[in-house]
Amino acid sequence: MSRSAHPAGPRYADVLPEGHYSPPPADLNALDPRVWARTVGRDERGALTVGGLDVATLAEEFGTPAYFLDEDDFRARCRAWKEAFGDDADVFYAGKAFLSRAVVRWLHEEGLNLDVCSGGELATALSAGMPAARIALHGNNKSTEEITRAVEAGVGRIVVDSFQEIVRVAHIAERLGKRQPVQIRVTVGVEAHTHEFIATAHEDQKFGIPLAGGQAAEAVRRALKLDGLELLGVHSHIGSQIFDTSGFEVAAHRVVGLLRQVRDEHGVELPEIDLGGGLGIAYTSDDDPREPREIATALREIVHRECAAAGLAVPRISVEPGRAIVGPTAFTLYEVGTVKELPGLRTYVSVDGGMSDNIRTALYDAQYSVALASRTSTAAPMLSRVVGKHCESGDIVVKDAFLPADTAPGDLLAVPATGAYCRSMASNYNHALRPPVVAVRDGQARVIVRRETEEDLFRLDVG
Ligand SMILES: Cc1ncc(COP(=O)(O)O)c(C=O)c1O
Ligand SMILES: N[C@@H](CCCC[NH3+])C(=O)O
Repeated sequence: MSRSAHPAGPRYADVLPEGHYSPPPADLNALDPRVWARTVGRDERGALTVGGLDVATLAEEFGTPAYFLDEDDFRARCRAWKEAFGDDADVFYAGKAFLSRAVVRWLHEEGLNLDVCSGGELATALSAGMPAARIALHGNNKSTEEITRAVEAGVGRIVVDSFQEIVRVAHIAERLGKRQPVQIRVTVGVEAHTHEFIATAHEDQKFGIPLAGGQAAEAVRRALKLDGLELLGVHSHIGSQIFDTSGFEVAAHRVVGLLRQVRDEHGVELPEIDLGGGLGIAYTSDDDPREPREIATALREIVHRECAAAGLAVPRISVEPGRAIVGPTAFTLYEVGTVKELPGLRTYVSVDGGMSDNIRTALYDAQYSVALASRTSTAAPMLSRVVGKHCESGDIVVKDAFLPADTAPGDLLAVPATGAYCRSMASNYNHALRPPVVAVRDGQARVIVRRETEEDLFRLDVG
């Protein structure tokens, strides 16, 4: 976006870097429905509400910082994905985005499957009653213990990520007298349009086995020979926070190309393909994400077309959305502690959390929105940087945002779209106590992950 497209005055136009420049919204109190969870609104006094409860009441009961998750929105998004893909496809929620036992139960109730990528996520899924057959285990370096536990539990699939792992999973399965269903994760050589740390289908990175140079075909050859494995198909995940479907289309085209090669070489038609997750969400009003139905239609069309051209039966498709389901359903509520105006630059608004509850801004230069939540205001827009309380100048929650100029200590701020990769990537940096996740529905609020306490810190500190 060019600066000249938004002649919004010298005060902030000069300090924002190219690409970070947006003029102040016409109404600072407005809540863009693309960015906020579905039941979020403002009550007659101007306070932000979710699930019928206002933030002052929520802050009073649960403290700040805290993540508030709109359970109805979460469930509605699960249903939207499931309906969009229909009965001949499977939706696996990517647990890395955010996982708790309540979430596992919601997924189970809504008929979704679950992708886990560690022993901890697997244990959470199993302990909350997700049937093992509906779990997929991922990871580029799964331990022997993780694989053994997954095979023993009977997970529906293990997505193998390397030549060593093909053999490792086969040996473990054989030792346990089982035949483990697997998919092979391939890298299709797509440069996804996203931050380099979250793009995963170009060849020069740690995930998957490259299609290039025949490596993926060789992986299939080896897997088909092993008695301990039932090769279900091929998996591709091109990256995360992606808006345009063209990368998925190229991936589908190349994955079906491999299935064709396998059929020609081995006379075997592999019955499944997984096209991964990665669909983007709106963090700010500038983002324009696709609806699940649109994505499902585009992916189906390409797979059907490619299979028809190759003379292959259409395999069962699965997808693994994480962020697109949970991301928009939660906001983080903070209390303002200090407001520091730097004349000619901007105003630093410090809140009671920071990079320990949202590392994404520091890690990916992620953009977020923010709203004054405890009240509305008619004050002029003030160019602000919302920062945390950590000993780190990169401890930024919202890099460039407009808040009302009367924002003051004691006000509550809400940062939307923090449902994905915020609590799940939260840390104890500076011995911060990780915030709770509170599910809100129909006027009821329920802690699903409690706030950490100093006792939790001391429990690990055994010296
Ligand atoms: C294999 C795999 N599947 C699914 C996901 C979920 O991605 P997202 O949350 O962007 O949908 C990821 C993370 O990027 C992943 O690595
Ligand atoms: N953690 C990343 C996404 C990577 C997900 C796993 N491959 C994020 O916050 O955007």
